[in-house]
Amino acid sequence: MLRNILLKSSGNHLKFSGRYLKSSALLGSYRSKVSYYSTKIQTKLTSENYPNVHRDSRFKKLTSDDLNYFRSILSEQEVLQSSELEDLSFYNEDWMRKYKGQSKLVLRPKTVEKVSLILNYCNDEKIAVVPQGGNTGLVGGSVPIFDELILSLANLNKIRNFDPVSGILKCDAGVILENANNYVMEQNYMFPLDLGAKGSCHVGGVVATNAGGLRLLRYGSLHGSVLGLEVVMPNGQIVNSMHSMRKDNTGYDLKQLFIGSEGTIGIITGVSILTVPKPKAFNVAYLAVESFEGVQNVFVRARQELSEILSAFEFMDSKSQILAKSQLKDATFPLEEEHPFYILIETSGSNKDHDDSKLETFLESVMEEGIVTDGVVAQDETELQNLWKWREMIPEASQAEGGVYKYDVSLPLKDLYSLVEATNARLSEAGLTGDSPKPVVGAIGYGHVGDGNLHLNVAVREYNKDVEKTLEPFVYEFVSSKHGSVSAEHGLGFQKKNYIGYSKSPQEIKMIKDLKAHYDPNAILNPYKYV
Ligand SMILES: O=C(O)CC[C@@H](O)C(=O)O
Ligand SMILES: [Zn+2]
Repeated sequence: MLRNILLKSSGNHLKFSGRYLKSSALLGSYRSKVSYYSTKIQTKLTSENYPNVHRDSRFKKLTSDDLNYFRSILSEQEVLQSSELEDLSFYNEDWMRKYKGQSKLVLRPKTVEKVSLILNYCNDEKIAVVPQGGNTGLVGGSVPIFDELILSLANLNKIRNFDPVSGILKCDAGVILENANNYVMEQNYMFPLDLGAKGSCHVGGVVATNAGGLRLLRYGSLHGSVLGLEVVMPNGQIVNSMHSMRKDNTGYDLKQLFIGSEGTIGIITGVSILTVPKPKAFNVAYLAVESFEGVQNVFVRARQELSEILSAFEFMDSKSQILAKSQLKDATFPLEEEHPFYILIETSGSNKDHDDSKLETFLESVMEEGIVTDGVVAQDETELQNLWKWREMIPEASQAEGGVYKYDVSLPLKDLYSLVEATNARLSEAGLTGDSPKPVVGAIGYGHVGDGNLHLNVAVREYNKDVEKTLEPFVYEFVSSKHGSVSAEHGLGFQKKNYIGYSKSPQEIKMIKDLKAHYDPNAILNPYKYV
């Protein structure tokens, strides 16, 4: 087995300190379910936190007539209404507990026709609507800002069809990503997207936000794998575009308008997606490197030497792993010592011996050359999952002290980590970092090196305006100066609504606004967000 070969080598000239991991150590995680009440603070109302944003008086306040209408077309289970905000906090607050709306009404229709009736009515009555999937978004895009009606897709949760020859899955938007994946896995296929929130997020939600996830490096973005969509437009019109063709060169590719649109011009109710053959063999290696330059070197080598079997290449800095450790309390750290940077490499393919041998040759060479200084390779499925948890636990761990400011950016690889260093320097110059009562715990960096995507997380003890002003627009200016993107995969939502100009030209922004005005003339869909 791969590990034994490597351990044998360590007796000669390769240092390889990894040991078996305790599988029982890692319980309940972000991956399997959103741990909703995990942070220590009470979320403030967004309207109080951001007093410059005002409720749009064109939108109607709900009346008893409106409620009667919704109750006339929906069953009791499809309507959640309360005058007590706390009753609906699951829908009003985001996962980071940074944004909190004041909606008194959540509708959870069970059919597409009901979605259509709701939107048609809201459009006529000028009632603002926030579409909501699993509410795992990280930019405040899936929660109301004021009293918008929340339209949850949670009850639209059926698999519609799966073709085992082409691997094309058609399902409702509200199917939980993990359920969709389990379903196709049983038929020897795999969902082309995987991400930490898979146990809670919805297929429609990941498409609406064009989520990237952990395997984009291998399978590309949803702009490529989604083949068709069913969308309900703001006026209630149902657009059936659930195609299942890989090639369709007949004019505008309309579905692309909705992929990543964040629910601003239509609500996705159905998704047709090309799944990929389920790999027969997976390997995960967790490696230590001493510099970010080393991370880049290993990446170049991994692409060349692991080529077609490389399915993920993630990096984590040392602080991110210290934070993860604080959550994975009983877990044994994969390596014996701490290092400045860590890399998680996943390979997947159809022949275990072939993949093992490729990975082994690769690891031997990068270790012999001293680019990688330590590492461990998972020996079974449990170890593999456990190694992944050191990466997947970071988002949850980074907010455990009270809150987190998240920046999800694309940068040229050579500049990727310099943003984390610059941010730490800036926060400390501003006197904001240190032990309590200083608000900032620290800025950490991790992410999808293979996609040029950095996750800069600034862990804080409380959401704090001084910290926010120190970070914004500083982070966006930095990214723009390197010609990067201010949102690599999380979207713009509410958080980045004022910063789109750092990544899109005035002409592009105008075209976005024109499209919005054309398809949603009353602007009822997901208002106060980026358009
Ligand atoms: O929480 C974050 O900043 C990143 C979340 C997600 O995109 C990930 O890659 O784990
Ligand atoms: Zn990510």
